[in-house]
Formats: sequence, structure tokens, C-alpha cells
Amino acid sequence: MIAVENLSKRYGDQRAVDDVSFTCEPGTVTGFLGPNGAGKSTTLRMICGLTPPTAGAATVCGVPYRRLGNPGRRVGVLLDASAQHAGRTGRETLALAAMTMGLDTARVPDRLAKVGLDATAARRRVRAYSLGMRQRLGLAYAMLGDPAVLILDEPANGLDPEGIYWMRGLLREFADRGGTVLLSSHLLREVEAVADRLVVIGGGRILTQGDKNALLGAAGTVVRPADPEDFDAVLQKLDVTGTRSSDGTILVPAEPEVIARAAAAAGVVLLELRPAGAGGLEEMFLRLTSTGGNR
Ligand SMILES: Nc1ncnc2c1ncn2[C@@H]1O[C@H](COP(=O)(O)OP(=O)(O)OP(=O)(O)O)[C@@H](O)[C@H]1O
Repeated sequence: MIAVENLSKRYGDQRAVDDVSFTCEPGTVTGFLGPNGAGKSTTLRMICGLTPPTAGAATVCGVPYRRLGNPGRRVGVLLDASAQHAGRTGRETLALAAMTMGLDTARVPDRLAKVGLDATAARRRVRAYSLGMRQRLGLAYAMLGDPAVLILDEPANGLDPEGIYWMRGLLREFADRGGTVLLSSHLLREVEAVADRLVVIGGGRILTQGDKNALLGAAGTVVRPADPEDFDAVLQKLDVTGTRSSDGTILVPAEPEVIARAAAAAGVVLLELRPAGAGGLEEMFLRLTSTGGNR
């Protein structure tokens, strides 16, 4: 549903986006992750035809975004929650969008309620909205035309924990009904709970991408050796580098069984041995983005 092929964007000497490729499939949520300045917004803007790429191409529903007829009925986009006209009310904002898309404005009150904006909020001008309320209105706007695809830039910004939880449910439901979601974030924890796939970007380049569970599985193993000094011999034998934590554990980029066998052969006692899971994925994300983001 979304295909990004070798997209690049240069601003002068700076490579804001450098040869980025990925796809997003129906029925899935893809988390587009990277630190500030990694190139997420620029990539999303190129997908939506708002920034011309220096090289490469992107298609949504099989065609470049700009060639979609009545795009709001095919692709819901939320790139900047503060982009709405500040002098209009929430209801006016959605009613105008409905008319532009050729939809009945009767759907507006329901759609506002669905994103948690009640009748009072609907009557208030957008300039009086909090950032979280703007995000909710932006989501209602993006979903108004019942599109098959959602492209959202940092949609959790400004939402409180309850709001983030609510948004995850909304996006999960959308994907479970066959929709395609691409959402960006600079926080792994924010997208980890909802994403099926992760695309990690740093310094404009893709650092890693794949199925979230596969990435979780590949995130390494947490080991607590009885004697950390002795464990160095095991790391050498495995030819890997461990990352030590202050709690006495070591994150090792190898399978638990491989580590257990090497430790047994070396006569090293292990007090703990477990897949790193989400914590390891976070460690990997921070490691990848801290090196990849400093080019
Ligand atoms: N219009 C522009 N002119 C010049 N440089 C730009 C422009 N837009 C983006 N950049 C630069 O491109 C790089 C990538 O920016 P981008 O906004 O895509 O990152 P991001 O991952 O979305 O970051 P954030 O999480 O902070 O929004 C940054 O170094 C930014 O300064």
C-alpha cells in the first residue's frame, strides 16, 4: 500500500534522507522510528508529495500521492497537528474537510466523538485547543474519508498516557480491519506496543527494519554471571562484545543456548540467562541511532 524506493533528499550539502526504501502492507502498523533530525518528517512529506525528492520515488495505493484522485478518501494524513486554521471550530474544520472530499457533513459529530472531542470541544475554536486536542482533531480529519491508509507524523505528541493508550487502540483496530498504518515517533516505547513492523532511521539512513517480534528476538540475551571477570572468556570464545549494565547484567548479542553451552564449557556459573526482549530492543535502538545520527 505504501512503497518507498531509494528515496533521498539533500538540502545543500546535507543528506536529510539518504537512499531510504521500505514498504507498508495492509493489515499492519509500521513504526517509523528515529531520533530528532533523523529524516522521518522529510520522508513522510516526500511520500505525501509535499517535498520533492532529490532521488527515488514513493507510491501510495500504487500511484504517487499527487496522482491520487480525492486523496482524503484513499489516504489519511496527519503531518502537523497545528496546521489547522486556528480561527475555525473543530466542527467547522471537519465539516469543511467533508465538503472538500464530497462527503455528507452529517458524519462530523460522530467522528469528533470517536476521537474524544465532545460537543463543547467541537464548538470551540482550534486556537483554544491543547496540543492533545489538536492531535485528536487531526486524527479525526485523517480518518474522515474512511481511507485505507494512514500516514501520521508523531501522532502521540501532546497526548497524555490515557490518550496514547486510546490512540494505540484506534490504530490497532484500523489495521485489524485491513488498513495500512505508517506512524513516526522518536520513542521506541511509544510505538512498540502497537507496531507490527519497525523501520529505524538515523542520520537519514535506514539502520534496521523488520518484523517487530523478529527484531525483539534478535535483541540479544541478558546474562548475569556469578563472576563478571570470568565471563570475559565466554565473550571471547563467542567472538562478541557484551554491553554491561550497572545492575550487574550483560547484554550479549547471541542466543541463550549458545551462551549457556559456551559458559558451561568454560566452567562459568550463570545466575540469570534470558532473552532481552523489549529492553534489548530499546538498547539496540539507542545504540543504532546514537551512532547513525551523528554523521
Ligand atoms: N526545509 C529544510 N531545509 C533545510 N534543511 C531541512 C529542511 N527540512 C528538514 N531539514 C533538515 O533535514 C534533517 C531531517 O529533518 P526531519 O525534520 O526530516 O527529521 P525528523 O526525523 O522528522 O526529526 P524530528 O523528530 O525532530 O521532527 C534535519 O537535519 C533538518 O534540519
